[in-house]
Amino acid sequence: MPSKKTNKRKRAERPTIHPKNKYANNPPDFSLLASLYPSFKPFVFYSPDGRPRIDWTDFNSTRELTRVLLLHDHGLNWWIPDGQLCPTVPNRLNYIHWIEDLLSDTISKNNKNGDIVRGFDIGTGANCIYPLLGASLLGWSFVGSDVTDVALEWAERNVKNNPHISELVEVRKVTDCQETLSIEDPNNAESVNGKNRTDMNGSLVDSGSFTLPVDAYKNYHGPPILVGVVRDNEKFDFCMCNPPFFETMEEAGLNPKTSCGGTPMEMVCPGGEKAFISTIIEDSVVLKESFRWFTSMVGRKANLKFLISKLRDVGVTVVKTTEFVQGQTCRWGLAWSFVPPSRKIISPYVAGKSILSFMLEGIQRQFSAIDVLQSVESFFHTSGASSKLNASSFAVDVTASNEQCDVILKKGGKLHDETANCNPIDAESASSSLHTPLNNLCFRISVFQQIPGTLLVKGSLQQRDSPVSGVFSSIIQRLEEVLRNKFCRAKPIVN
Ligand SMILES: C[S@@+](CC[C@H](N)C(=O)[O-])C[C@H]1O[C@@H](n2cnc3c(N)ncnc32)[C@H](O)[C@@H]1O
Repeated sequence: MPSKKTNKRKRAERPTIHPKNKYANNPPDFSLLASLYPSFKPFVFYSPDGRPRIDWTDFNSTRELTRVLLLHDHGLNWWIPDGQLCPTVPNRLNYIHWIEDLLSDTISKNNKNGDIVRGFDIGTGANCIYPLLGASLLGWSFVGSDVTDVALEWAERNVKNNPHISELVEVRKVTDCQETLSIEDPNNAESVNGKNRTDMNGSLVDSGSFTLPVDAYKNYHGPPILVGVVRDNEKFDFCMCNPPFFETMEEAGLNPKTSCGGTPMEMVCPGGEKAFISTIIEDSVVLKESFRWFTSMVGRKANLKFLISKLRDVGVTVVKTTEFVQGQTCRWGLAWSFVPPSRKIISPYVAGKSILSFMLEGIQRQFSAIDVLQSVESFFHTSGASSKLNASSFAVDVTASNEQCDVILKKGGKLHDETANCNPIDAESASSSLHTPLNNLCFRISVFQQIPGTLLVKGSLQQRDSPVSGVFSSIIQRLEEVLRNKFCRAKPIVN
């Protein structure tokens, strides 16, 4: 396993921004914005080295920056009242792009609007930031829910002030007595909704095939979140949520380095994010047919672990996590789905991609990242390819000829017979693409620890835009089968 020093270096090298994020290579230019927007100018000052800066501890300054960025870079008119949570545009974009990645794994949309992706933003806030960005950047449609009058009023205003996308966004009020979804219990035909997930004795609720223990709800006493808000027959491609992270305002504290506002209603809920997201998980069991992906931000790593184990308990088919580094703060993205994995396995391996990755989740305790790397090395070595393990960079460099690629793919094909599930590209058709003359295939396989028991395996093709990238994707797919078979517990996490 990497030493503490290596971990530290990795953290320092960790990308803080999604590669598709508009600001990844182009951070906001305060000087330019000040020259274009007179209202922003008073907030910009210059440090001794001549660099333009703003005072991040001043709410008016961060709000004005958000306003001009949304206007200048996204053509969005936007405002929030004093004290409401002020979003940082580059950070919020990271979540949108991560969802875009999740959706690219899926074959078809989950709604009747053809190509329009439909999302549900839980707790959209006065800022309504995710629907505004998702709609303007990617043409997604949204329902944004919230509970407070101020959030609902300002979210509406922010939508109406942007007529070019206003058709795409519905702001939905959550009330305690919503009766929008009823699910027939196959046993006693009583309906289950957000208000009566426990029976009259307060012990168990049956939601279709899954029985919920009552203590799943014991910490969350707030208004409904999904069940009771999502309507009958509604379908969404995803839901997203930046939850109230904290149990008390004291716990929320004040970050002395930034001032992004945030009222108690936005920041706090009984039981904090653990209870809030647990309730989303319970709701997702009831609404498993209504969403392809359920997602939420998570503020604490300890909670992330708890929530992942809860997801295992409720029988999801896929869990994915990512890290959002926001200045000094680290947040996590958690996504899960009940859609059978075979429906979503094809496109990660499409030809034409020079970087492909997959997650190995549920790795058995006795194995470490180095065991996985050694297996990667021997997987390619036994096919005759040159395969070199570099323990310090946690990577294996591989060079394979046409024939060796052929052997790798055929070998994988055999293994596939033993493993259950999901292989969209059969070995014959994949290897037939090798009959075009080509140079050696050179690529690197790197392994990163995500959280204990979960590794990210990344394959990077050295020749970008190579005509053999289809073969590369098939090879990565074979590798995934082999590693999953050897290192992962059989169920239930697949992707
Ligand atoms: C941390 S804020 C997020 C606001 C915005 N999405 C953002 O990212 O800046 C959490 C929001 O969730 C809302 N909220 C709390 N409980 C809710 C519930 N049961 N359903 C919908 N929204 C809720 C709060 O009013 C608040 O606006």
